[in-house]
Amino acid sequence: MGQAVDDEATTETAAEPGTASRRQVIGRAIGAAGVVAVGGVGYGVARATEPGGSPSPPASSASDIVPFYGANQAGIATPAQDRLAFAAFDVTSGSAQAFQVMLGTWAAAAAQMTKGLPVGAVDNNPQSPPIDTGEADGLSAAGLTITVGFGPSLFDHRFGLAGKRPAALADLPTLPGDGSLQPARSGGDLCVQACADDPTVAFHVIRNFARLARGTAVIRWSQLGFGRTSSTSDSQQTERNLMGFKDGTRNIKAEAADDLRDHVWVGSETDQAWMTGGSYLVARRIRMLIESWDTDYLSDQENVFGRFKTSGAPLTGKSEFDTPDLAAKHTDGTPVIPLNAHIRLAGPETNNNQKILRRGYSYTDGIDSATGLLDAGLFFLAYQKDPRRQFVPIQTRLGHQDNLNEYIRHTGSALFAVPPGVSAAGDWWGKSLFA
Ligand SMILES: C=CC1=C(C)c2cc3[nH]c(cc4nc(cc5[nH]c(cc1n2)c(C)c5CCC(=O)O)C(CCC(=O)O)=C4C)c(C)c3C=C
Ligand SMILES: [Fe+2]
Repeated sequence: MGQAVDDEATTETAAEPGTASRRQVIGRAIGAAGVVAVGGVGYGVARATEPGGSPSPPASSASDIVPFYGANQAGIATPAQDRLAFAAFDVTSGSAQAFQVMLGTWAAAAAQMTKGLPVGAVDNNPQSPPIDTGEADGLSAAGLTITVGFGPSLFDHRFGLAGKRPAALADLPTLPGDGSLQPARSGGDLCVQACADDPTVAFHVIRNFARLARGTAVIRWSQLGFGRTSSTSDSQQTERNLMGFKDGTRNIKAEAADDLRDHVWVGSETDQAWMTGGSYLVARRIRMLIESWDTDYLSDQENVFGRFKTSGAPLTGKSEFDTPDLAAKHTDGTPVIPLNAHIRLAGPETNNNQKILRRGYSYTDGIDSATGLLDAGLFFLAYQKDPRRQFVPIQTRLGHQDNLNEYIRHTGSALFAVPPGVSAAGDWWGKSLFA
């Protein structure tokens, strides 16, 4: 990360004579929070040259930077990066204004970090803590995207948002296979998904957001991920999950504009206009019973998914991208792709043509101290237009019938409404919710 630049604020809320506008109140509070307002109205940050040295040179080139501002949030249709740092937050302050200050501060910080810049000075005052924690100083932006969502619990009485809750943000029902869900790894008022090609750059976001949120919100649970298990662009080769299978072959890809329109981005059909251009994120922490999987015969592993392990081809094909033939039968009349195979049950042919955009990562959190077995698996992330028509029916089918169930346990679950993108400096996620 190199020297910080200033972000210019662009909007101003009209105020009664003699009173501070909401914008001014929020701007001042952001200054007090430690992110220095520049020019009276900005959310930008300035960095003094360190006494005995000079700031680290900018490390980012244009190809490392994914634009933060835009109609949709980055980190959804953006080609999946290699690393994930994810956190769910609970808002602890009862003040709607404090909550907006936090979101405004986060947005200003996000604009900096996604350019490979610190959120504030690392080294300008020996008598106070540095504003940026510093671990990403000198690193490039590494393709960083920061994606923020709102959980169902945010739309209660606290901030007057009950009437703004979209119908699609209904709490997920109890689904088959939910018996191992842990409340401490589930839910949350907010989520932050930070993806980058450098683990330090991704973690830096969660750490600094938690710091900037102090007094307003706290982390409820978090998850680190590695080895993206879903390619989300035709330009990417398909990676493998921890079961050794290529994962993401038939995913929605960034180049498929029709699929994004039909299955991912919320359109004019929404009951809440503030969600137009947004999406819904389902997060599931799915532990794999790896030791048990590793004793399973190859042919059985392939029948679990309905694909060959090495090539990733469907059992009815030769190459990875061959279309599965669900009608194909062996000479004895049994289906080549078993009736309970994962791809048969999860695919659009079985689910009323519904698709989801998967953006999951492998995780490992050491061992389960009760058993000594690895606690590792898939942190499943999926974006969609309406979970009631996409994730819920698909997971209901999988939870009842999937051959994979013998080898997995869902241990965490959360749902978030991911609003459209932040338009420019001075905007933040869901700002119109409070208009
Ligand atoms: C509710 C949705 C899904 C959950 C939960 C889920 C868990 C899960 N999946 C794998 C591995 C693979 N999944 C594959 C395909 C696939 N999975 C889902 C949905 C869920 N998966 C869909 C919609 C699809 C696409 C189906 C199709 O159209 O054919 C594959 C095959 C390769 C691919 O197309 O991506 C693998 C492998 C694991 C390990 C897992 C839980 C741990
Ligand atoms: Fe799957």
